[in-house]
Amino acid sequence: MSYMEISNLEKSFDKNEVLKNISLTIEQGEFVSLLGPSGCGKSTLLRCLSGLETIDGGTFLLDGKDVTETPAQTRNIGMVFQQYSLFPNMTVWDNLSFPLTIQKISKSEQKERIEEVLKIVGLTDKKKAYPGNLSGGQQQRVALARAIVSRPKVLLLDEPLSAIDARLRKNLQIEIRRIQQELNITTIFVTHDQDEAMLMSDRICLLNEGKIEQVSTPIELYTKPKTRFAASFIGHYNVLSPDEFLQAFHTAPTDNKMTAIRPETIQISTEKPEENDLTHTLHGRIINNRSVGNTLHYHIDVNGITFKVDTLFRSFALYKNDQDVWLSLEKRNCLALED
Ligand SMILES: Nc1ncnc2c1ncn2[C@@H]1O[C@H](COP(=O)(O)OP(=O)(O)OP(=O)(O)O)[C@@H](O)[C@H]1O
Repeated sequence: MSYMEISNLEKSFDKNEVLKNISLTIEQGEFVSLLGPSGCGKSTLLRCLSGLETIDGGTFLLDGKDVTETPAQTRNIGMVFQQYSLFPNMTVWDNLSFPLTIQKISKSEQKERIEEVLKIVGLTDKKKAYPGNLSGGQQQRVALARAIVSRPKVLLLDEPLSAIDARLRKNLQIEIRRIQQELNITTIFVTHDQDEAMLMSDRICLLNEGKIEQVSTPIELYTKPKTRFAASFIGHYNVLSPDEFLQAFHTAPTDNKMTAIRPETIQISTEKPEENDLTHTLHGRIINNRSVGNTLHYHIDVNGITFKVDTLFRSFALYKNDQDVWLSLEKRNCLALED
């Protein structure tokens, strides 16, 4: 049995079915991200797990115990939100002691635990500060400390970094992951930023319109997307219907399924490449190109189908608009999708 077992979870707001038959298992100490576009149900799923939201169907087992009906206060789950939601009129120390006092933890144990978590989040010298005198990143670290000081079974983080500027955000991503691993605390992290999910997670649960599309390690999700949505959302794959594949390649795709091709697995050349059984060779014309950082993104027309092709930007644009080019790609990089 897994540490967290979520089975057939359903949630609607009036007629709006927000979560549809969600089943997911998570092991102790795992860091799982809920990733997906705005409105797909990430926060609602997190709130249902925390007990802040009721559910319409399904069960949730935590550490072998059915907590589906357990009220939020007694689920022993820590939560951090996008807004730090610290008490502004209390010092950092008092913000941390507050949940422990409610749990009737002795003053001496409180002291020990608070000093320990302040050390973990690197804010020992800020214990007497008020939240208003701390930076956004520091306030979010206090919020994290407050969530872990009660030693919860699970930590739920709802876009905790979205209000934090880009540079600090990178540091906090690494910090949160370090703290999570140090404490070996089972964590579910909501984000709509795929790079953040890729960097931090053991596994990513990709959601779309209230349904799970795929649950995989970051590498697997990137290299082996299972559905059209996963291929388009992660890595900006070329996704071709069987008819489009036939039009571009003059041959039918594997099992007549949708095909996904990663833009950087296609090579461009001006000379026709040598053909062999393991590769596809296509003739095309450059539609446009644009450079972003160290990557050149091309759109290339092949028999009326537009391919996205990415190459490393080596100081100048190699291919001009309207230029005839050859494309080659290994057949094993044409991935058959489930739907
Ligand atoms: N309390 C509520 N009452 C009514 N509808 C709600 C409520 N909370 C969420 N919803 C609806 O549920 C759907 C999913 O919302 P949710 O906030 O879970 O999405 P999300 O994936 O977290 O989006 P975002 O990334 O924008 O935060 C949306 O259509 C939203 O309008």
